Amino acid sequence: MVHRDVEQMSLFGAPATAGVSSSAGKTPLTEIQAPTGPAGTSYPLYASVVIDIPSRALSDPFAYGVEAAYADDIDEGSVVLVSFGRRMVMGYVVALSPILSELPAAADLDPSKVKPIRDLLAPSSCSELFASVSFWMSREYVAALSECLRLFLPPGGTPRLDKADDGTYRLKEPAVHAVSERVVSITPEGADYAPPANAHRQRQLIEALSCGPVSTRELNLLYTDMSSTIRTLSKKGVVRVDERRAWRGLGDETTLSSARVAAPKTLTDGQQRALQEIYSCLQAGRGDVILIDGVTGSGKTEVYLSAIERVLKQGKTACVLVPEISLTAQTVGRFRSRFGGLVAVFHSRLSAGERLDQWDMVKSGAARVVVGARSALFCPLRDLGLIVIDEEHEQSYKQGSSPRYHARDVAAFMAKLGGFPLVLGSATPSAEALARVAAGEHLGQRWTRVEMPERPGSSVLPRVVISDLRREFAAGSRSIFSKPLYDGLIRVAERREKAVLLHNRRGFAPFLLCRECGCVPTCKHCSTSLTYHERTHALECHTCGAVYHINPYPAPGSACPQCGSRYLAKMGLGTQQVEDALRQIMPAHVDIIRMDADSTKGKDAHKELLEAFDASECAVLVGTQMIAKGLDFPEVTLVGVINADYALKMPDFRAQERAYDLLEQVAGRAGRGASAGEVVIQTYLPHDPVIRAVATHDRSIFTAHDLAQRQEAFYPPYVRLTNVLVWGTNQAATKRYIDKLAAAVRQCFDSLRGTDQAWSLAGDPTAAPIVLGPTPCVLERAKDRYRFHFVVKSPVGYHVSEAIDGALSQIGPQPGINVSVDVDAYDLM
Ligand SMILES: Nc1ncnc2c1ncn2[C@@H]1O[C@H](COP(=O)(O)OP(=O)(O)OP(=O)(O)O)[C@@H](O)[C@H]1O
Ligand SMILES: [Zn+2]
Repeated sequence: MVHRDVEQMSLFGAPATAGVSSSAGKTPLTEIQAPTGPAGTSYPLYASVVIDIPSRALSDPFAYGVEAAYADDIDEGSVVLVSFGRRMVMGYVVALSPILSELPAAADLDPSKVKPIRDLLAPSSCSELFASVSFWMSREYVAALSECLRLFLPPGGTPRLDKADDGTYRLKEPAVHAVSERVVSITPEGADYAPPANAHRQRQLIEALSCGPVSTRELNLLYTDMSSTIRTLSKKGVVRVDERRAWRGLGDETTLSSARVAAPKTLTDGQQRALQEIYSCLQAGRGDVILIDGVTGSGKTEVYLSAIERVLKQGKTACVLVPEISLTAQTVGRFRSRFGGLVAVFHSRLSAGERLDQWDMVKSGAARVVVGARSALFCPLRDLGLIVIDEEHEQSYKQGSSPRYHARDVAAFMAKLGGFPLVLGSATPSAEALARVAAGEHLGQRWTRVEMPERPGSSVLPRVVISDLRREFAAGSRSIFSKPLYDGLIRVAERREKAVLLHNRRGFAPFLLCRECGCVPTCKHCSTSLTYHERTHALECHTCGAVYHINPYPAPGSACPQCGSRYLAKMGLGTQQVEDALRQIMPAHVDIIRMDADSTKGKDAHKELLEAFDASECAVLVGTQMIAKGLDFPEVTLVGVINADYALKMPDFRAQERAYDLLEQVAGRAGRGASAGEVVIQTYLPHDPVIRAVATHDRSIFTAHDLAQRQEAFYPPYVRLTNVLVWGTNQAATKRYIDKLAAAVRQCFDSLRGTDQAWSLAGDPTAAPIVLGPTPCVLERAKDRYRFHFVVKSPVGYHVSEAIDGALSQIGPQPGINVSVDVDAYDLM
């Protein structure tokens, strides 16, 4: 009972509990025909339908009949209209069968009592895996089934029902529409046409079309109004104009040189080994997970590209996930320069229209490679043959709202289901991935690792210098830049090279502090210390977004909100200040480019800043975490970290892992070309295992220390960790509710315990689940809501959903009180 893996589950992964079975005492899951309706109907086809009401209690599918009129058009994934209770509601078909009893949980239903589907609202537009994956996710992450299914729906918002005056229902028109464009091409007859000598415009047009059709929009843009020439030649029958669907979202062209790399002539040994492993999985049709553990700059992208080439040749498709932050023109450019128009892209900066078009490109089969952030997993790729997750360790693969899935785990499930490999790549793999490859398997799936310890060609990992800030301070230095960093920067300026300077602002944002009473202003609605934004002279709450205008000392109006003192001083250091300090020490020919949340607000700002850095002859790129990863600029010879310590000191069991990942990744931006690189890390903690590991490029110094700590304290990857958060406006009521809930969860675990021997080891979460808490959250109050949580630690592979779901339905919802369940939680604040 403790370990239940995927294989033991039915196709739908739904447990035979929680009302799914139609055994005595539980409601059979069908909509029973009203007594007045025609009785005894039987249908050529039956459908399992998930009702679109996001409540845990309504998670399981219901059986409906499909009348002959719809039988040909209905599909798994179709959106249908059904009656439910006294209402008409929308639902998603998740299974079809001519035999009612073969549908999930419909074994004991009486066919004559099944109600018909009332209308077919929209055809299926989902990937083949959508039903199985949704059922699995719903159970794995304690989320409503309809919420999981919605992930697979086309963009443009959740479909809504509209009731017309005549009483019929249809889906509300989405706000975004497809658009068409006009494309000009040379006709077969026009192939030999020679324009008259003086017809300059005609020659331009023929030349523009010589490589294939071009849209009128592009022609007009390139040659300022071609329309009359197009008309003339079209009348002569030399060119023709056709209307076709326009695919918005392809115009991500960039001048970045690194975005257009040709395939290398020879692959490194590591790259070849990685490809061998992937090819053998592809050939055998095994759903294995392959971790490419390759140092920064070892050429992981090239491995993905070659593997995808193979998959495309087999007539299959591929999905590549990259962290949102590195979905830059550079990454996208690399895939587009290899696979051209076969690539669709999904990221959060797309407009609604672009998103729709990219989706339809995939659905129509025009795109066969998808590059995107975590939600790209759910786009309608057919014949999926490979999933790649780059920078596997990144936290952005975990979704922060329900369903709180982790893309790595969903992808692993998909790979297993579809019998194709999942490739994970990282220079700093997560503790979870390392534990699984060490075990060789996870939940019955094979996990293997391929190491790529070297960079291609002559490039080597950079030399790392640890600059001890305690000594700098003792020697009287008060500058942001220690001696080694200062010297490095000056050298870069002299040699006309490039540098990257990381100013890690996580937990290090500027704030105001009252020098007299010591108070740090906090938000009125949250227990969050406010962050000071210099540009706007405002204190901002990063929890709720509230803004307070305030002037720090020595401005005339400055006053501490607590004691009224005017000595409200600015503390901490912003990226802006690092930029200013840099300008003071660098010669005028050095371009200084700052990249942070403020400077990248515009749609293309991020791309433009990187292009400027690329084009510059000698430059320093200074920025927050967003510059630390993925960037590939061979001219960068120096990387500096202003202060490494803030990352290390966060109150989180993953703080060390994240700090290591950040420092190793940013260090990896140096020396990727022919010239050697150097890294200077400024720190007050030179002996910390993380710092020592980065200094020597030896991960084991840090992992040995980190894993031992986690094992002792029962943290992932040794246990599963679920965070149950309850919040509400009334502190006492919220507290009462979470106490009841925690007690009920404990009770559910007790009753599941049965006679299993392993369970008697009380207090050891690697053997049986335990509940810790409830306690107030670190962030006690947010947006005027009081927050409490408890944590469930359970054995790896154990599903907490039965117990938690059971407890939730036992207690029932309470107005004004919200609950969220986060399985495999990352954020415990
Ligand atoms: N076999 C090869 N021969 C020569 N150059 C190569 C080869 N493979 C990759 N490269 C080049 O090496 C550089 C680094 O490759 P890439 O960006 O894929 O590394 P990476 O492993 O993804 O690094 P990171 O983890 O730091 O992002 C790129 O400029 C790439 O074009
Ligand atoms: Zn707030």
